[in-house]
Amino acid sequence: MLKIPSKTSSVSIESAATLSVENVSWSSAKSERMILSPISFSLEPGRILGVTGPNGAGKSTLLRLLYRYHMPNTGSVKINGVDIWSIPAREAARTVAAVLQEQPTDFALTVHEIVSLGRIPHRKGFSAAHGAHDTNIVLNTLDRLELSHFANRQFGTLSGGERQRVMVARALAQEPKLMVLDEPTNHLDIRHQLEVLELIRDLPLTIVTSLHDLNMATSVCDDVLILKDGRSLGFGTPETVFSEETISNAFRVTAKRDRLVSSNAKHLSFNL
Ligand SMILES: Nc1ncnc2c1ncn2[C@@H]1O[C@H](COP(=O)(O)OP(=O)(O)OP(=O)(O)O)[C@@H](O)[C@H]1O
Repeated sequence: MLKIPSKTSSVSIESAATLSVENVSWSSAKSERMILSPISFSLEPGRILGVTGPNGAGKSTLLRLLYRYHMPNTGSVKINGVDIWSIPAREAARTVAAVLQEQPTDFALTVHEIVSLGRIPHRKGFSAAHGAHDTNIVLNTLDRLELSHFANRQFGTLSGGERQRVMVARALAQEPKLMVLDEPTNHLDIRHQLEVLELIRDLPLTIVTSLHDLNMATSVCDDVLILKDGRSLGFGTPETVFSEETISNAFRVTAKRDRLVSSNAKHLSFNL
């Protein structure tokens, strides 16, 4: 069983936001098929939502609607009560940051340069220059994520886990109120998975992350959402949503919820 320390009560959630997803649906202009059927849920500031479901269920599509990549066909995504499509793109980029599976292809950029990209939405006009305030935020973010010693390393020379940390740092330097992560533990070994999840757990932000590992989602997330065929099968705490019946139905497996002998923690196992 993965042991992720619980969120410390000292974490400040002043910078976190309320997320309200109201009746949001999406289909591609080129296809008749509804990829995400109308869905509604809300998250209190500082909560972590894990979005789960089988391949093709609509997880990435939902995340794309949250970070304003797709415009919903119906409904709205509101952050602190403000529709993200009612504000300019630059303002939206100061509100929501995304950590995606695709990483920068410019491997020659240094870690410092990549994290500095997070400050772009905060620049005035077309100025390319960083002010002292931006520089401080970048340096503090590098320090906070224990990346200072990598500041001048080229991104392409880092390991997968280190790169993932840099991408989280870039998103943090953006000073968002909501952070969206698409499968942040993909391709990472167990140690780096734990490191990234612990990092997410400690961020003083409202977070939405897609995760394939349901036991990990139970350890890290305050709330979970299960999607199947673009529809919600349940939203709420892992305890209430991750029933054997719901998991078995969502993933077409036989799911069993046991308790681990060592820690007495609940643990899901699966059979075909
Ligand atoms: N722009 C698009 N045009 C047409 N179909 C799309 C588009 N984006 C997604 N889809 C389809 O919508 C469905 C949901 O895709 P999505 O990427 O959201 O699933 P997912 O749950 O993230 O899957 P996975 O776990 O495999 O990453 C898939 O069938 C996909 O092929």
